[in-house]
Amino acid sequence: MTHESHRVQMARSLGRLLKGFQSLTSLPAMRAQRSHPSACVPCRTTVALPSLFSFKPRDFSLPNSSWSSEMMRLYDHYNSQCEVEAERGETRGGPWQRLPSYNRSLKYATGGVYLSKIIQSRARLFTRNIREPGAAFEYVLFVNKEEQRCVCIFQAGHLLEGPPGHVHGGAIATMIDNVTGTHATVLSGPVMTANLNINYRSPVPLGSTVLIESSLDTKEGRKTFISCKVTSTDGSKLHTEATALFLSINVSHLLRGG
Ligand SMILES: CCCCCCCC(=O)SCCNC(=O)CCNC(=O)[C@H](O)C(C)(C)COP(=O)(O)OP(=O)(O)OC[C@H]1O[C@@H](n2cnc3c(N)ncnc32)[C@H](O)[C@@H]1OP(=O)(O)O
Repeated sequence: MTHESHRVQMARSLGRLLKGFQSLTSLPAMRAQRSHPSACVPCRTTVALPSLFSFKPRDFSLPNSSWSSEMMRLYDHYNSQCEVEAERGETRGGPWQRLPSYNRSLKYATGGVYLSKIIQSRARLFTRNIREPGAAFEYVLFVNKEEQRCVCIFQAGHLLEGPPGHVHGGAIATMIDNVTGTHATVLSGPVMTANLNINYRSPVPLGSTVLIESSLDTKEGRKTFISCKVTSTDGSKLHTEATALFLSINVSHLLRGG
């Protein structure tokens, strides 16, 4: 096989994989797991795992024992407005969908030798690579497709300190990139961040729970423009504002190394 046909086949495998990621939000709902000891509201549903996963990896967006009562309250608030499984496999319900979250989606893909060229065995998603629950990034994303917006409930752990007692600006930027990037992927398929503008308005206390809300401004060809704000959970305090530009990419962009 020539180098060129190797490359084309690799691009096809990766294309299938990234399509699988985008379809996360359009697959039928299935019952969510709950692991929080204080959880008492009825189980709602989440989107199903894509078929490209060969087994069921841990879903980091589900509650764990480190989640504060405020984090749980908000989780229950949005989860109760998610699509729910009704009788006879039918679904009904709310406008929101919870997005599952894994620490290394590519590991679970079946892509053969071609994908192995970009899968690094020790690679982990930046925001999901600390084992201790609650130590760093605890978050869950919900998407509202009708309103083309996303909300993330984020609890910042002690390893994210920047100024004493407060969250590092880079950690906030990471979460903004993560939330707007996921939102852009839901809206437009495979994308990369081209531009991110951030205004830090007030510091985020370490250990606090905040809301990160992302909304679509406009789509123009390959460009998806998104706005984002980080606020206290009651909305009274604005912590951070951002705008982001994402460019749709052909998967061969990643194989070429940009
Ligand atoms: C599950 C977890 C989700 C997490 C999501 C996280 C997302 C990320 O962090 S991605 C990592 C960070 N981003 C990167 O590394 C990207 C690096 N940059 C690149 O690869 C490329 O520059 C890329 C793909 C953005 C654009 O390259 P390319 O596709 O060749 O576009 P290019 O032809 O230069 O430009 C296309 C258009 O976009 C515009 N454009 C490109 N870059 C910018 C920019 N930075 N600002 C404004 N406009 C831009 C161009 O002006 C052009 O506009 P027009 O068509 O109107 O003339």
